[in-house]
This record gives sequence, structure tokens and C-alpha cells, in this order.
Amino acid sequence: MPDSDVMEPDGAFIALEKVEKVFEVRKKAGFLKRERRQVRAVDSISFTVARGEMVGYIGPNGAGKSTTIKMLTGILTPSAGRLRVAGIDPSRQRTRLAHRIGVVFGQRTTLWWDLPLIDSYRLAHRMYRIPDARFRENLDRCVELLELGDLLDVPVRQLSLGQRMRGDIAAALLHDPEVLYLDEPTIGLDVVSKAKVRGFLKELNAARGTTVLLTTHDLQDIEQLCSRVMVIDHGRLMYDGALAGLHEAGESERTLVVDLERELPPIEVPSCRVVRVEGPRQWLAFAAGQSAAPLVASIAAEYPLVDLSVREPDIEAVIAKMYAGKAVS
Ligand SMILES: Nc1ncnc2c1ncn2[C@@H]1O[C@H](COP(=O)(O)OP(=O)(O)OP(=O)(O)O)[C@@H](O)[C@H]1O
Repeated sequence: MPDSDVMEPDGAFIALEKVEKVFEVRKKAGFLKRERRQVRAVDSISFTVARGEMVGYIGPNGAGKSTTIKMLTGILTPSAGRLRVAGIDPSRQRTRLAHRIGVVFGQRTTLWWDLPLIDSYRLAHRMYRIPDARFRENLDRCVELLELGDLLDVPVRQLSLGQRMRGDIAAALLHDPEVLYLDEPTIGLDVVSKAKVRGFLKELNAARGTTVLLTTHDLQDIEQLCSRVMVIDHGRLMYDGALAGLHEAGESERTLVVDLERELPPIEVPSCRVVRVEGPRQWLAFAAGQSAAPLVASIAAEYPLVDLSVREPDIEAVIAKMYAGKAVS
């Protein structure tokens, strides 16, 4: 049984306090000379995750995401700060923690390449000492929901990327982990496979309350799965909050698309600007935090309005803007 009573005082399941990771790297600086340099991969990061939360962890390449995940699993030891998962210090009690967490790295597999899929699961059964009935139950559930029935006897090397990914997710869940770290779980998958993986994760979180920390470059993963997102860049936390709030933090704009009865000069109403005109259709940009209602009212009062719609800002653009901004303290 998981010792769920071992928790941070504020009930946080994952807790990081001013966590840092500094790597020492040696760089060639001449014929024989080597220069020592420090890379601050994670720079004083603090956050907490409550049990059952599904949180997105995003950032550009080299931002420090994988380093954070490696510290959370105990593979790497922080250079400074305090880190706890289920009350456990991961680098000190890695084996004990291993029974409570599941990890999926999209770019690498934990499955045995030359063996049928089922053999990797049997190995996990013994390695984690999962009680027989529990193992059966979890395997049956994963096989059904991840559609692995026809694949169990197939050697892993013969599986497609999407099939292998589903196989990897099942392998990470057979021992009932309370938290699942996913590093790029949909990378390289086609639309159908992505939908299957996302659907499964949603179900897992809803039915079992599994805490999920999701690292991805696919923002649709975040939009469809996570109510909260953390943005990291240059090892620092730039944003931690609701996905919707990213728009405001990125000072982004929404667009009002207006269809008029006929072609007219650019609309002139306060607090917005026309960014495009095509025949009777005009595009007006306004601050994302501002309500569209007064804008619509004044356009309707002064112009022959036929139809309109509001477009949300492109999340990619919002995040790109954030990367160029400043970190949160
Ligand atoms: N073992 C290591 N030794 C030296 N530097 C490292 C090591 N691991 C990571 N780094 C450096 O730390 C920084 C953060 O790397 P990390 O892999 O955590 O980024 P990431 O956000 O996961 O990037 P990506 O999206 O490309 O996977 C990078 O500058 C990287 O070069």
C-alpha cells in the first residue's frame, strides 16, 4: 500500500523549493587546454503539485525540463534546494520511490526490444513484486483501454511508434504508480494515436486520480489534458498557472472577425485596431484580457454588421512571446 500519509505539510504531493542543478562541463579551449564551465540547467525552481493534478511542463529545447524530471525520479541529485515526492527524497531513496512513480520517455523505450510485449510486462510483474491479482487486473485494463490485445505476442521491434508508445505507457502503470511523468508521450505519433494516448491519460487521471506531470512540445497535449501549465526557460520558471492565464501573461491579443454588409474603410472604434481587410470582412485585434462585448456593441451601433466571431490567440505565439519575456520571481 502506498504510504499516502507521508506528505508535505500543505498537502503537496510533489514539492520543490529553490531546486538547482548545475552541471560542470569541460570545453576544449586550445590545443591541450580544457576550460571548465558551469551549466545551470535548473535555476532555483519552486513549485508544488497536489495529488491528482495534471500539470503541463513546457519550455524550449534545453530549458531544463528533462533535468527536472530526472531529479524527480532520483536519477539526478539536485545541486541545491529541497525536493520531495510523496514525502520521499528521490535521490536518497530512489528504489523506494520507484514503486510509487511511473515514467514514460517518448524518445526511449523501457520495453525489451527483441521480446514479445507481454514479456516486458511479466518482467515488471516480478521486478515490482506486483501481487498476481493486481497485475492481472491492471494488465487487463491497460490492454483494453490502450488496445494492446493483438500486440502482446509481437516483438517490440515490430511495433509501430504509436503501438510501442501505448505499450510503454502500460508498462509504466502496471505497478499502480501514484504519479506518472511523461516526457513527450505523443512525439512522432499520428493524429489517431495521439487521440488514443490523450484519451487514455484523461481516463486514468479521472478514474484513478493519478498525478500526471507532462512534458511536451505539442501544445494540443496541454490544451486537451492540463488545466495548469508551468513554463520553464533557461532553467527558470516563467509561468505557473491556468492555461487561459498564459494569454494574459503573454500580453496577447484576441481577434474579432467582422463581416459587414459591404466593403468599407477600416472600422474605427476605441481599444482595437484593424489588422486586415478583405472585401466586406475585417479583422480587429484587441487585448486578450479585455471583454469583446462593448467592442461588438459599438461596432453594431455604427456599422452595418452581418456576422462576427472571436478568435483566441494562437497558443504557440503566446508562449513564444513569453519565452522572450521575464521569469516569475
Ligand atoms: N549531463 C549533462 N551534462 C552537462 N550539461 C547537461 C547535462 N544534461 C543537460 N545538460 C544541459 O542542461 C540544460 C538543460 O537540459 P535539459 O535536457 O534539461 O533540457 P530540456 O528542457 O529537457 O530540453 P529538450 O526539450 O531539448 O529535451 C541544457 O543546456 C543541457 O545542455
